Amino acid sequence: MSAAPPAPSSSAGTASSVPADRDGATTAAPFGARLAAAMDDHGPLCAGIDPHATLLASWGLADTAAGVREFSLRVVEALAGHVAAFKPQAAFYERHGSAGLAALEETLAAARAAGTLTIVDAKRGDIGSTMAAYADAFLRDGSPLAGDALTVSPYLGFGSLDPAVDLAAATGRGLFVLCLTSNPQGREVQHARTSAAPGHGAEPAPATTVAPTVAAAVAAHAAARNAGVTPMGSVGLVVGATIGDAAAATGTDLAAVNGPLLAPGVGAQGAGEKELATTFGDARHRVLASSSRGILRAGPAPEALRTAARRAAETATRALRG
Ligand SMILES: O=c1ccn([C@@H]2O[C@H](COP(=O)(O)O)[C@@H](O)[C@H]2O)c(=O)[nH]1
Repeated sequence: MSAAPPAPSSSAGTASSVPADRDGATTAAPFGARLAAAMDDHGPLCAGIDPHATLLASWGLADTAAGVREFSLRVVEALAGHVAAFKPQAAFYERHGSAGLAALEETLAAARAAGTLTIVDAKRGDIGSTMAAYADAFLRDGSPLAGDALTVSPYLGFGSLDPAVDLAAATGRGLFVLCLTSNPQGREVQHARTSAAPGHGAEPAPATTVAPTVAAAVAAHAAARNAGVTPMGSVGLVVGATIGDAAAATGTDLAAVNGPLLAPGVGAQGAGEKELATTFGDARHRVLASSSRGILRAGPAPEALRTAARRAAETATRALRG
């Protein structure tokens, strides 16, 4: 396994990490501020690192941990400094066992060394005591699997994520909580109504009140965590670029979240400029569009990867920053 890095990446932007404190723990500027700076510097695009077996083959690499490692390091080398963040998808590393996890660690270390933020897309979620262990793995200073942010699942109850929310805040890292995912199957859960009263209380709704949807409740919890933070908080949401009018349909107030919105679905899943421009309304300035296969299929030539990323970033900028 690669050597454990001490602290989150500093983006090439203005908000950056600061030196170790007296206890040897390293403190960093909050993730929300670091991501805002990176988006200002490089545009609102995240490049996904998804070493699919088919992509490995088309890049002339073996479907092994060594192939995954080589693929990932080439992506980091080609695109570091050209995108706001990388999002390695943990599943493609986990399928190769411990050697695959070592490749993920090396990928995170390489991105950190290059000064580009990382979002580990592992979608973790469990009861609080186990969530604390996931938080320790992905959000603790010195953990080799720690990036700058982690995707998490709120479907065991938002409060079950507290250990991750707390450790992320303490270490200057961020979270992206699943809210309205890019796949059509997500609706059956995310558009359903909760048993809680509107807002983020846990009390049962009075019989006369329409309870919020699951998506709206998740967004309200995130908004409560981000309240008053500038330029934005560090508890973000995953909101697919493919969801159409689902935010309005579910009563999900994305503009009130005051945190970053990670928007997968750009490129291979069909979302483009029009979808990005129409889906996020007043929240669009906080959207980080994410594309994996749409960029990676252009490889392996570094210049071709950069061209694909630049085009995707220009599209996202026109849609979200216009
Ligand atoms: O709602 C979601 C949440 C996560 N993802 C992940 O993003 C990438 C998308 O890859 P593409 O190749 O750009 O389609 C992948 O890692 C998913 O697991 C998502 O698509 N939707």
